[in-house]
Amino acid sequence: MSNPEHDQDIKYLRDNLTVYPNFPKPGINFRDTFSLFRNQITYKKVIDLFSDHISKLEVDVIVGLESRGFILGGAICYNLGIPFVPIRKKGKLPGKVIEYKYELEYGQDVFEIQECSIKPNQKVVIVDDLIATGGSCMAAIELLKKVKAQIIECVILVELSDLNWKKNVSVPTTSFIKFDS
Ligand SMILES: O=P(O)(O)OC[C@H]1O[C@H](OP(=O)(O)OP(=O)(O)O)[C@H](O)[C@@H]1O
Ligand SMILES: Nc1ncnc2[nH]cnc12
Repeated sequence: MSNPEHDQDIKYLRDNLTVYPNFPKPGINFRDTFSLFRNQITYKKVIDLFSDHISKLEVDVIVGLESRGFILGGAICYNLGIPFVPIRKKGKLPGKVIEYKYELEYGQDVFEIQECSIKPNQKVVIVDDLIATGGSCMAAIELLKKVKAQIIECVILVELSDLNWKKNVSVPTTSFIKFDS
């Protein structure tokens, strides 16, 4: 059900998100979510939107994707009193890790998760700032399947609706702000 207060906040956030044409490559319109995080009013609106949505789900752990998923995940976990687990770019996490290579709008990368960070059957929500091709979320989903997590949902601030991410993402996904690329 649509919440009129949320609808107003979402419009405000959409109107205040800065776009940088031709970054990091010609032809890419880079939607810079840091422009919302560096302002205390918009950052609070973002964290409240996520926290309100996730508080209605049954969730044990929030998994944030490097790097902007960390800025969201930490604050949401603090609000809801649940643990945070990172998925990081290759070579940053110590101990036993599992890796998955993926493609995104402007290149490719490798994600890793620590094997010990999730217990079998834990209910997890993935959070990130933006979904474009869905490559990052798909990689996170594959890693979480390998550690036997129960993936409840991906919750994303901005979706680029025309990039066909739905074909890559096999779990329910909620996004708040919609743009075309
Ligand atoms: O849906 P996709 O095509 O996978 O693209 C989305 C991902 O791209 C950006 O991160 P990026 O990999 O640039 O990393 P950063 O947050 O570390 O800068 C964004 O923050 C998402 O994580
Ligand atoms: N257009 C875009 N803006 C910001 N982050 C992105 N990640 C992938 N595509 C992006």
